[in-house]
Amino acid sequence: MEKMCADALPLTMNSSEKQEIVCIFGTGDFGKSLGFKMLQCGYSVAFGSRNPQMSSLLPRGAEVLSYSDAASKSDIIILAMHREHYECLTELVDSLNGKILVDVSNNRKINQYPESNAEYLAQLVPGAHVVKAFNTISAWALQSGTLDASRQVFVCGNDSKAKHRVMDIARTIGLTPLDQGSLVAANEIENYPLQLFPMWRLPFCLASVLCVFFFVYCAIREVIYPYVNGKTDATFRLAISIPNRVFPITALILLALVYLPGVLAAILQLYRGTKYRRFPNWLDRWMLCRKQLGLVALGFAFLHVVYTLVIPIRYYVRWRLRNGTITQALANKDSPFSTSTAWLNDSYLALGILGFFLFLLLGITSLPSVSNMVNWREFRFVQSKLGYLTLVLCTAHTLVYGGKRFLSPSILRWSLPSAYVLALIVPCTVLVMKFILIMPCIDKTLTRIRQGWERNSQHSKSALNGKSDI
Ligand SMILES: Cc1cc2nc3c(=O)[nH]c(=O)nc-3n(C[C@H](O)[C@H](O)[C@H](O)COP(=O)(O)OP(=O)(O)OC[C@H]3O[C@@H](n4cnc5c(N)ncnc54)[C@H](O)[C@@H]3O)c2cc1C
Ligand SMILES: NC(=O)C1=CN([C@@H]2O[C@H](COP(=O)(O)OP(=O)(O)OC[C@H]3O[C@@H](n4cnc5c(N)ncnc54)[C@H](OP(=O)(O)O)[C@@H]3O)[C@@H](O)[C@H]2O)C=CC1
Ligand code: HEM
Ligand SMILES: [Fe+3]
Repeated sequence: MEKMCADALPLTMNSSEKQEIVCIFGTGDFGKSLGFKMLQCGYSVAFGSRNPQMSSLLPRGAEVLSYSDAASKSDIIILAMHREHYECLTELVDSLNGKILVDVSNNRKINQYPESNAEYLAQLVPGAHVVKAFNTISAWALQSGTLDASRQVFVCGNDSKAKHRVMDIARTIGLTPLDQGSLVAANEIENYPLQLFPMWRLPFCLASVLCVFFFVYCAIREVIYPYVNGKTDATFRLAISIPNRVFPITALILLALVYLPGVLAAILQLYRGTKYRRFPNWLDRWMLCRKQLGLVALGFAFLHVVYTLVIPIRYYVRWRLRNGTITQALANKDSPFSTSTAWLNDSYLALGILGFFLFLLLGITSLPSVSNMVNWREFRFVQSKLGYLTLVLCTAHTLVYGGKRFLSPSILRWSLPSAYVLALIVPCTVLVMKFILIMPCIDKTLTRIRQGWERNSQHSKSALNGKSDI
């Protein structure tokens, strides 16, 4: 803050221009930081404080007055105080009449109060033009200039002139204002900084549940079962073997879950015979987090590839290889080359590599710098068509890996099948449903529905007529 006093000299001040005065109520962290930035950018700042004499460490060049004196200095007042203290403004209602009041406040919890802070302020001071802004910018970012991640300022208000003046201030101090409409939007703007990665929550929860389930499942089959049956200590499997099952299985199921909502949506549209009815909320939410779901899946697939790369240097693998060779040498017997096994092995690896390549391509096209370069059709082509191809390749990789052992009774342990058999349920279901949906007769109806055709158009027409009669 000491440094702030010394540095707060206007950068853009032009001596021939009259400086615009802006009033800031409250000399707390946010008020000081905003005042500092505004002084730097050529504004005059008048602080309003309960104790003007007591206020310290304020940016040099700023005036500190009582609330009512400061209010008379400017027709734009930024309230850098908490909502709980807005009540003291009721004493100033007359002097605030016709002024622009900027509400920057945040709450501690989402929907903490029945109405947004900005709407509450508008009720307290009905004669003022209330504008919501700056709540997404932190005092620290304003002071330190590290505004890269949070340059956007959502602005809303009922008076468009007032809103535009606040947006001009935001622009002048190097921020990017985004008009969000009337004061009704304040509630959403206030909730925004309180959210913690909302779109990522469901994908991370799903991934955690899948990881834990399959880890326990594999540990039962591969660590506990050999211990109970033959007192064999296979706990070393917990480090690489089991994670290298859990991670690809999680990746495959999450990838299938990216494409499942699209299939469900299509079935729902076919069943309803119209696209004009809203999807249920859970399906909407699921559709909206598909990108995050896909990126989490990509992360797990990447882990699988890294874990696979270390297989040849594992002690256990080298030991088994050496032992096999010695056993064969001692018995003076070699195992014949099996072309079918070679084919199966090479095929599942090739399918995995190609699947991973397309998976990466999906990830790359979802980067904003890349997606901005392709048009809507190209993006849909990559995300939808190549996305399905990725799912087909990854599912085939797992199916061929299972190969001949697939569902054979010898692989069951305590009647539990291998984990990859369970992993294939969701992807195979999605692929079969998609296959049915792209059959010409069904696809034709679906396409017509998506172009606006309605099966019960007679009904909807009469319903509409009924409505207009009323
Ligand atoms: C690594 C990775 C990265 C990803 N990145 C992104 C990303 O950046 N952005 C992104 O959006 N997704 C991303 N995804 C998710 C996924 O690839 C896309 O959402 C993809 O478009 C889904 O394809 P779809 O064919 O299932 O769905 P869509 O083609 O979106 O169709 C889904 C459903 O919506 C309905 N619908 C479609 N068109 C219409 C229409 N014209 N009128 C009415 N209803 C219609 C239909 O019911 C349809 O079945 C990513 C996935 C992965 C794996
Ligand atoms: N800090 C941040 O990073 C951000 C804060 N905000 C919002 O900015 C507003 C201010 O936050 P911040 O500066 O951190 O808070 P502080 O607690 O640091 O400052 C609040 C100021 O409000 C004034 N005030 C007026 N009436 C009262 C009262 N009855 N009791 C106590 N203080 C009173 C005081 O100024 P004085 O003593 O001069 O009267 C006080 O300094 C809040 O609404 C907050 O949600 C928004 C985005 C980021
Ligand atoms: C470069 C790409 C890839 C290579 C080289 C590769 C290689 C392998 C190998 C060697 C195995 C056997 C592991 C073992 O024996 O324990 C395996 C299994 C598996 N892979 Fe891949 N893979 C690749 C990409 C992928 C991708 C993109 C997915 C799907 C998202 C995937 C899903 C699976 C699954 C589900 C299994 C079965 C896990 C089990 O139960 O053991 N793989 N892969
Ligand atoms: Fe107060």
